[in-house]
Amino acid sequence: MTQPFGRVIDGKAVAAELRRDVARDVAELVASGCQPGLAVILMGIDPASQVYVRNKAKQTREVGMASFEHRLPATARQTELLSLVQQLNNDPAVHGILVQLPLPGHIDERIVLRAIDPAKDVDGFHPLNAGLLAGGGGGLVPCTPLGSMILLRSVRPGLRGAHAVVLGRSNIVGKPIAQLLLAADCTVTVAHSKTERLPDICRQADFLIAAIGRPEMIQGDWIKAGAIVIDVGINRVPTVDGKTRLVGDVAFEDARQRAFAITPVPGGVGPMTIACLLRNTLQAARSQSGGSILSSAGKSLP
Ligand SMILES: Nc1nc2c(c(=O)[nH]1)N[C@@H](CN(C=O)c1ccc(C(=O)N[C@@H](CCC(=O)O)C(=O)O)cc1)CN2
Repeated sequence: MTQPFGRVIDGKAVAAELRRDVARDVAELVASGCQPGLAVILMGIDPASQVYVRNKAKQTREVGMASFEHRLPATARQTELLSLVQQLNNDPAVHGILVQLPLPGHIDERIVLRAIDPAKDVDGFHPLNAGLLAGGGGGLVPCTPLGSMILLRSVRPGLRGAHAVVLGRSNIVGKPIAQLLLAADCTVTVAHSKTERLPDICRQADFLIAAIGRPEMIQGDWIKAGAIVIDVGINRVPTVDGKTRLVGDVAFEDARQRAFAITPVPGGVGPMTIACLLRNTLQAARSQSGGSILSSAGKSLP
């Protein structure tokens, strides 16, 4: 029997389904007297961040949650940002807090992320949540890694024993994805820009997770035949007509010839990020209102 190749994983469709599940569970929570609320802080006027924050607010309202948007000028002091975070930590209508990244250069990102109440840290970036994830789960999980795992499982529900190669070691994507794959009983290799013989290591991957932030760096012949490729990269590159287009970290068309399944950019992992943010906000609201954090839309680990 010949193996079918080149299935394109539809992140938009999976994200839409997750948002429907979240909306259903939000309606139940609202009926029991608690409306989940998500506060997003945007500092500065980065055009991409403005689009992401607008989309977050829109999708938050669409699933029936309360959306609170806070904007600070790029020149605001760190103390101003920290006192806003503190105010939101103490606000009972706010169950989730997100500070949009990147932050302006004069702000110490680590101090700001550590100031968020871990129970409201729907980005999952606080060291307490990172520690819980490293220990096997129980906290809030970063959205892009969570979304990547949901897409992987949409193609291959059982991951046990497979060799996963994660390309990238950032605290917000590479490391948490590696932890999630370990928790799913994969054998995990974390590679990065300094790794030697990178193509050879990628060729060993049953699952290749690309999160290195370099446009189309991963060539088709780096892909093992039949692998599943999850491309987390979102890179804007110039086109010949002076415009720009989005590409991933993987040379999509060539990789598709060899992969069993692959996520596109755009339309792959990206849409899952906001859907998972809503899922995390639901989970945070449930645990703050004293209920169980487990449900069909809010399982502990993907
Ligand atoms: N506090 C955070 N900041 C940032 C995060 C994050 O998870 N938390 N992630 C990114 C930006 N981001 C959400 O904030 C995000 C990125 C991409 C998408 C998305 O849907 N992308 C589309 C393409 C969109 C486009 O045309 O530009 C896709 O890939 O199909 C959603 C959210 C950095 N900051």
